[in-house]
Amino acid sequence: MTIIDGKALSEKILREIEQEHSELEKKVGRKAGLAVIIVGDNPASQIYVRNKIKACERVGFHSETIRLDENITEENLLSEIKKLNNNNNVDGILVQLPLPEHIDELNIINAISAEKDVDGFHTTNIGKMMIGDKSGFLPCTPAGVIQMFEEYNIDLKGKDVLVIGQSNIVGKPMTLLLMRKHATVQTCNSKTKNLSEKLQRADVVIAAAGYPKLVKTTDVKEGVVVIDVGINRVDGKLCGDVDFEEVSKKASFITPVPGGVGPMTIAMLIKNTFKSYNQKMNK
Ligand SMILES: Nc1nc(=O)c2c([nH]1)NC[C@@H]1CN(c3ccc(C(=O)N[C@@H](CCC(=O)O)C(=O)O)cc3)C=[N+]21
Repeated sequence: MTIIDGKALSEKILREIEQEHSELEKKVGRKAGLAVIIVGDNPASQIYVRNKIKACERVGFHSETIRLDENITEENLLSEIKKLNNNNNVDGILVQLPLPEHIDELNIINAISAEKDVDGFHTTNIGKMMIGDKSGFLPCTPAGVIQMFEEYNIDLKGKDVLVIGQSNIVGKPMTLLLMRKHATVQTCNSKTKNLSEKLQRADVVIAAAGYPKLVKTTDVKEGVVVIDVGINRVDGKLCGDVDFEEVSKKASFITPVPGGVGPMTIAMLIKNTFKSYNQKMNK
């Protein structure tokens, strides 16, 4: 059994980008820049945003955090985005989700210039992903999972993959990226029947349901590859959607929480920001 070390792999990716960036920066005369907008004071969001800014510092990028009040109007939030769209020191813009109820998320995401949408959530980038146009940005979490498969030489061709969850930011794009790898993908949601049977047949399981210990030993077959995208806080402790203790006994590969998919998500954000910076330089 191999524990997929997302932390180490993300470090490796960040080191490479740091190198390339420091060379480019000398030529270009400015750093790559990421702007993060955070609305309200959701404690989990605060942690994730802090980790993203830390990663920027780690690779020598410029970063700015724009903290806005929970009660901000959609109009005022849109005008903040417009400013960043026009700011030449900003290559990537990220609006931390979820947003408060009174704000239309899709409207906000699509107000970000597609060329700066390093989350890969903009309609244009989703379309590019769908047809395989490489000029777009891939959503960070699914892209990070694919990177893990590649690094550990896990071949997906012809494999039965079960994706649990169909969110716009994980489950749906994950399914598409797996299709590109010629996997046979089944995507489940809360209405799915006989989940346990489906799990027993899967060669690869990607758990992104947001439900602690949803995947148990009794559900999986010997040698299964398990990717845990869940991040749940139970009694103040961080845990995934997989019962790691037990499932790791049967798995051939498994990701831990923390230290698995989370750090990879951040590495892909940095990678996308660097891609945007490069694309702007080449224009
Ligand atoms: N516009 C937007 N883009 C996002 O990419 C986005 C978002 N909104 N909203 C929320 C989710 C969640 N997400 C995580 C990022 C890093 C860790 C991470 O660093 N996890 C660490 C542990 C962090 C901890 O201590 O909680 C780990 O798994 O090792 C987790 C989750 C990005 N998201």
